[in-house]
Amino acid sequence: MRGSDEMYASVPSPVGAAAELSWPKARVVAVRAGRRPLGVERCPLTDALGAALAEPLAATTHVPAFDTSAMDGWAVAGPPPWRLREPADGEGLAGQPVAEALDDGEACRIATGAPVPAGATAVLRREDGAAEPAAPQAGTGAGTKPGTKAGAKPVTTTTLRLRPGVTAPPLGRDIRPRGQECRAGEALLAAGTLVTPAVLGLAAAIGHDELTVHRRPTVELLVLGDELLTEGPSRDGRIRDALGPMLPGWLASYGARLTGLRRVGDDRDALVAALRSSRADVVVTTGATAAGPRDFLHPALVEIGATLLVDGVLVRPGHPMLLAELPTAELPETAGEKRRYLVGLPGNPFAAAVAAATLAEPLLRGLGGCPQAEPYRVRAAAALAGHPGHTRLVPVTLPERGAVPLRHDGPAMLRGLALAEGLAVVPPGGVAEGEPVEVLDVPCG
Ligand SMILES: Nc1nc2c(c(=O)[nH]1)N[C@H]1C(S)=C(S)[C@@H](COP(=O)(O)OP(=O)(O)OC[C@H]3O[C@@H](n4cnc5c(N)ncnc54)[C@H](O)[C@@H]3O)O[C@H]1N2
Ligand code: MOO
Repeated sequence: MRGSDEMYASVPSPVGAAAELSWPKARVVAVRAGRRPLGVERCPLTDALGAALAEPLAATTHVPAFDTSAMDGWAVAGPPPWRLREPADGEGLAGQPVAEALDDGEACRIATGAPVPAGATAVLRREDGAAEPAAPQAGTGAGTKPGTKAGAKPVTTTTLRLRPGVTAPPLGRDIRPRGQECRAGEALLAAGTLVTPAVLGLAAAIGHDELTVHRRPTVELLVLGDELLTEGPSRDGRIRDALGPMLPGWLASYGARLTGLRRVGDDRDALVAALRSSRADVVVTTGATAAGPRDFLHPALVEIGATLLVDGVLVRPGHPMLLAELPTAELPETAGEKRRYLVGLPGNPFAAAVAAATLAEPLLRGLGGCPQAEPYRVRAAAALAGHPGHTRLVPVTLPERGAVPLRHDGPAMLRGLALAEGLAVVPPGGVAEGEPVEVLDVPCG
């Protein structure tokens, strides 16, 4: 059984490949490993969600594409009152071709989103005007000018007036002019921008059916451990797998495309076979990072000829985390550029989260062509205790007064993390109340 100082335990590197790195250095190694994006592809809009744009996103059309009514009411030309034109079929409705031009002193009905006819100087909102049919005139039908020929431009003597107390709309009122938001050819988003649902909406609005994006790194998640249950409460010495449900969302938020989740028992040969058979750009494993009797990750990596880039990090929790470059000989020639990695996350769930934020995030962002997350600093609302020689990652909430540490932040706990808005990066020695501290985002999508 581990004592209360389990967070500060130290494990020598089991294969002695590399000394444990400081937390900032480990991040730099992960950023460097991912510094060249994997490739570029063109795909339909819906497949682009979560990828990064590989080229600036330019408008294919002006937006709006035509002068558009912003309100339901009437398009009017010149000062009031106006002669109200009888609408032709569908005239003035959204989705209809633009209505015939207005002469000065004329008005026609118009709906929100409908094209504004030439000659219109403003849109008068429905609630601001009143149409008054003229008195019937002998032999002509109600309100129709004498002498109107069948098939000629419909002319009416119905008058549109402002309601009492309403002033005449100034020039351009409630008309969204063509090109107000952007002009055809204008670049609206820079290469590297993450394709979010809003970006998909914008891309469609500016006329795109497909996007050119960086290929998202494929990730296979290997959840290791005989003791793990996939349903019900922990029992009989076995515990419920918390990382299978948690990590896919985290990895997706880093830009990964999860291609599979495999469960592998505490068996070295099975792990070697799983690593050899995976075709993912990045394999993420959970557990088996330490030097326990059934922790087979290091020996398996040695057996398949992997190169350890990070083998332990001076951070609490999560220090046995590792990053390795995998051999690529078994990939088909068609696989494109051959580069594969493995991120080994410790089995303790909060330790695994810290390791994901430390190594998986920068690696996956880089491989997927996403810019690295900008570090940001927040004042510590309370003192953040530090380890004498290692960095600590502490779950925090971020109210206006600053970063507030959460309880239940032990390596095996998720209670603090589930409430966290960020992970404070507490350097060795700690952070005094009121001092700035770097904060990493906690994925919430
Ligand atoms: N003698 C020492 N033992 C350990 C040390 C040490 O310094 N000396 N370090 C401890 C630290 S720190 C960590 S972190 C863990 C790392 O362990 P492993 O990565 O080898 O993971 P396991 O041994 O497989 O599991 C550890 C722990 O986590 C539970 N676990 C595993 N997978 C899951 C999962 N998917 N969901 C929920 N919980 C999981 C597992 O049952 C164990 O309780 O090593 C310490 N040991
Ligand atoms: O303290 Mo361990 O590194 O649980 O992560």
